[in-house]
Formats: sequence, C-alpha cells, structure tokens
Amino acid sequence: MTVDTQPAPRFPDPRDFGFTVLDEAEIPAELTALVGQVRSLVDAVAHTEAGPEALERARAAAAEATAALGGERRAIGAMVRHTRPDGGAEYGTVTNIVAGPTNPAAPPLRLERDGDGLRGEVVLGGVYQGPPGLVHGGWIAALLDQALGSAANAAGVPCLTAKLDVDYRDPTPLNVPLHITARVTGAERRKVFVSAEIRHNGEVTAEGTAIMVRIPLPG
Ligand SMILES: CCCCCCCC(=O)SCCNC(=O)CCNC(=O)[C@H](O)C(C)(C)COP(=O)(O)OP(=O)(O)OC[C@H]1O[C@@H](n2cnc3c(N)ncnc32)[C@H](O)[C@@H]1OP(=O)(O)O
Repeated sequence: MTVDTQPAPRFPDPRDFGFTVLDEAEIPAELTALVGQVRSLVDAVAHTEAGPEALERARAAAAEATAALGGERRAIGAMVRHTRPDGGAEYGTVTNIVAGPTNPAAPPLRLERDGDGLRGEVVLGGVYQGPPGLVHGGWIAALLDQALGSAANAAGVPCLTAKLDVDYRDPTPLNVPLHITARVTGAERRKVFVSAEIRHNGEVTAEGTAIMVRIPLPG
C-alpha cells in the first residue's frame, strides 16, 4: 500500500462547521446516573419474568419518568468534546449508538489513546445477545466500526467508513471484559486504512479492517 500522506495533527473544531458542541464536563452527573439506571432498566425488562401486576407498575413508573424529562431535547448532530491529558480535543456525537455518553442504548464504551492507536474495554450483557450466550455479530461489527472510525478521528482526520471488513475468528462471549484496540495503518490520498481487534482473555475473537474516506471540509 502506498502511504503518501500523514494525518492532519489537529481535528477541526466542529463549531466552525455549524455543529453544537458541549464539553463532556458539561454533562450533568444526574444525566450520567440516569443513563446508567436506564441501562439497568433495559437489561431488567429484556430478562424479566415478573407477573402482570409488577409489569404494569414498572410500565407506569417508566411512563412517569419519560414525562419528567419534558420536551427538552438535544439537537440531532450535537457533538461532545473530550479533552485529552495532553490538551488535545477529540469529538464524537453525544448520542452515538456505540459510545455516546448520553445514550443508554450505547454500551458504556470508552476508547482511550494507547501509543499510536486506541484501546478500550467493555462488557456486553444479555441485551447484546445474538446466538445463545454470544454477542450479536452486528454489534461486533458496530464496536469495530466505532473503534476504526475513532482511531482515524484521533489521528486528526474527520472521515466516514467507506468499506468495513469483519473476520469473526471465535465466538465473542457475553458478560466478560472485551478488550478493543484500533490503529491507523496507512493513508493514500483521501483514504485512511485502519485496523482493529476485539480480544477476550488475550485471544482475538474478531478483527476488522476499514477504508475510511476523509470528508472534504469547506476551506
Ligand atoms: C468519532 C468517530 C465516530 C465513528 C463512527 C463510526 C463510523 C461510521 O459509522 S461512518 C457512517 C457509515 N458510513 C457512511 O455513511 C459513508 C457513506 N458513503 C459516503 O458518504 C461516500 O461513499 C464516501 C464519503 C465514503 C466516499 O464518497 P466520495 O467523497 O464521493 O469519495 P470518492 O471520490 O468516491 O472516493 C474517494 C476514494 O475512496 C475510495 N472509495 C470510496 N468508496 C469506497 C469503497 N466502498 N471501497 C473502497 N474504496 C472506496 C475511492 O476509490 C477513492 O479512492 P482513490 O483516491 O484511490 O481514487
């Protein structure tokens, strides 16, 4: 593969392109706690064998909780800024389905810089089940896509996934720590090549490679 460009050193500020950006420190602790509680609720609902009375009580409490949040909604496309220890900034959508900090439908995945790439750890419970006791293959692809996209973005390159290849090496179990790593392996014109793995107990369960394409930005 030809490597003829280096990623830009600094990710552009999304505010310059009309996006709303909040700093992750601005996310209220109460919202973070609510997100965690709703994740527990989703797990409880998915697995409950409670009787009709308890189910109706739970439904009414959930309806009350929904009403308590009122009609105040964050705009679609709102972004969150994470400031790294070295002072650099990284951005993601605040409701990203794989790693959005305000999205209870997202697993609590946090990807941190590790050398030239990124690493993170996540435990996926029963609501991510595909085959019995195993993580759904679509979610494995989603985790890899997020890690691959984040690795390209962490290298200062705003881009979208053009092509994603996933190799499912071994079944990925539920309810155990999964270790995710990703890194940029090369670049060619607007294409950025990235590679990622998911490991359990040090063994690779899935590998992903992607071609990300840099988004042309005005100016
Ligand atoms: C914070 C991080 C969050 C990460 C979130 C996770 C990532 C995501 O989920 S992104 C969402 C999913 N992806 C998308 O929605 C993308 C949809 N596709 C598109 O918008 C366009 O096809 C796009 C932008 C990828 C490329 O289109 P365009 O800008 O017209 O590029 P184009 O000029 O055709 O191609 C540029 C280069 O990429 C290559 N390329 C484009 N598509 C592909 C493809 N599918 N396979 C291989 N190469 C491709 C072209 O061959 C060309 O290469 P070269 O420089 O050698 O000629």
